[in-house]
Amino acid sequence: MIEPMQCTGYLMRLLALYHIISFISFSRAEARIRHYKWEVNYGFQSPDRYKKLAITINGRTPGPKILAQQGDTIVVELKNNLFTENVAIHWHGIRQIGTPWSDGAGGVTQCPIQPGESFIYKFVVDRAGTYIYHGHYGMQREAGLYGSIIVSLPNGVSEPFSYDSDRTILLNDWFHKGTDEQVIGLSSIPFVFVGEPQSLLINGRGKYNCSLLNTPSSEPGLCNATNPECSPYVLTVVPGKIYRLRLGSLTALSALSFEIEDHEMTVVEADGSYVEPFVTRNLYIYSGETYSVLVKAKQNSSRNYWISANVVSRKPSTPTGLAIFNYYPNHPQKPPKTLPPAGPLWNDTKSRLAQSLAFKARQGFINTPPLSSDRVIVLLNTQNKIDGYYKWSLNNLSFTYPTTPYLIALKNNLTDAFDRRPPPDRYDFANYDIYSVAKNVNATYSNRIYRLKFNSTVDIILQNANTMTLNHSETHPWHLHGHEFWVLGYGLGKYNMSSDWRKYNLFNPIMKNTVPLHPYGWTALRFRADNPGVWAFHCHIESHFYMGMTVVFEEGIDKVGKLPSSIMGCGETRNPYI
Ligand SMILES: O=C1O[C@H]([C@@H](O)CO)C(O)=C1O
Repeated sequence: MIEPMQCTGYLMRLLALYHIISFISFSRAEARIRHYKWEVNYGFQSPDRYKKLAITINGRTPGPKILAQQGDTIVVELKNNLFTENVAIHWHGIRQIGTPWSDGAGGVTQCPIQPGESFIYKFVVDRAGTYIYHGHYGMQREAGLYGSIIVSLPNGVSEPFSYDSDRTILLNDWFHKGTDEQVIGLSSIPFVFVGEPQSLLINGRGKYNCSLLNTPSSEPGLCNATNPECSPYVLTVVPGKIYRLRLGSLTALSALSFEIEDHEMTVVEADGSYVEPFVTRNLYIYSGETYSVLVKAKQNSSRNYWISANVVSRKPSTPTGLAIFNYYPNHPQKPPKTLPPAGPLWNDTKSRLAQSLAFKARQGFINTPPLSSDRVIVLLNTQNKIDGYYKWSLNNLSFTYPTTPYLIALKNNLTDAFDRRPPPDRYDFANYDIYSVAKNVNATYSNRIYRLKFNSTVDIILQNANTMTLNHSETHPWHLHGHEFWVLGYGLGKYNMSSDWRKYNLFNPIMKNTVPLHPYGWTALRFRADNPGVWAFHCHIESHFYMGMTVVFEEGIDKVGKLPSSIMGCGETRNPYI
């Protein structure tokens, strides 16, 4: 005999079960496969009026935007049409859970794609947010191989803030020298640095002053000041509406300050996670970072405003990057009569540090970090010479690639593929002066990697130091593949192992995949080594990455599924029996 109360209980449970089942099947039905066919080509482009050989996807730079919904599977069928160069594309911010071979880190997770060949990247976008993709072989990002990935929430789930419309804004710095020339300069004696960029691009558009070309060009149209392709990017807004601007920086070198003249921005998202909203006039954005900011258009405006990007942290010699914040119904191309925002002082490290420290996870969305870690790896970032060549090193090791990608070498236990000795977890704290020009005479090339205990909690302390130039330390944006990490703290000076952990924010730290290391400063991160695979962790400045500023982590290699044969074909993987 069923009592009425009991009956209601059964009914309630049945109803709950029904909801769960329908939710699961509903979500399943929602997940879609998004199929893209991309051709990577070299093409002459004039994004800032100056004609340069750029790398394009389907004829464009930036490449196509990937628009997806959380849980979707992205399939990118990529054909490498570069006649003489390999390619690999990294999906920056996508963790590749269960698909470490799709991470696109050439030499780490796959053999790069050879000219004329095709490769299929297939992965799930498991978290809503703003992400980017870019070339991850040589220095191809610098040549224009990049784009955005926008992942929306599942149906029925809403953001914890409201807006009327969203727009994506990709920021980049642009160099007129070709990639090959840059790469060769960096690998030469005497060393030739890439120098400062000629212009800054906003959504692939910039404005180089053609009269600066000091030799009259023999090539007609090399720099065409009236090229209509080079009109600035225009963001048209309707008075009173709220816009979510999804920002991403793909710069090869520059840290930027982003501003909209005479408007405040409310920062709400960083690298795919919600942050406690804060209002600012300028947002510092480092290469590899993404943000969402909300901007409320004024109630009415009879004029347009500037959108601007300025170089910070290096002495700028690049003009402000400009776009137009166009108030409907003003003419979209009408430039404001006002001077563009000059941006903060380029060397105001304190204000950059203060903004880094201002970020907190959004209430209601706090993912609390483990209160302690199982391992602390301290990485001292130094510039030094090895055999006369300029390099960047971590604890005196400057990264070089093995010919066989780590993922394949480890999965197949190819013991000779790279140096199996573990790299050091520490540098010589007692004897290293981070403020002096140290010679680091023991610095060597290395392809050694950090092997992490699966599911352990790992702390990384990034320690900055003086470069080889007196009184000079640079900003390095560090990017971790395959994870997001908690940003526990930042500080200036030498990290003190016995006391600085007390400064950590263990209550509401933000989670990110890219974070700045400020000049002469330290940055502390924590992550869980819970994603089976092999993951690069590196400075996102393309020339620094090229010059060895990388480490590699392995975790749970025994849990990685069967590797697709398409990632093989180089080094020891030419063996068809693997
Ligand atoms: O790696 C770099 O080299 C130069 C300079 O330090 C030496 O020319 C520079 O500014 C870098 O960021």
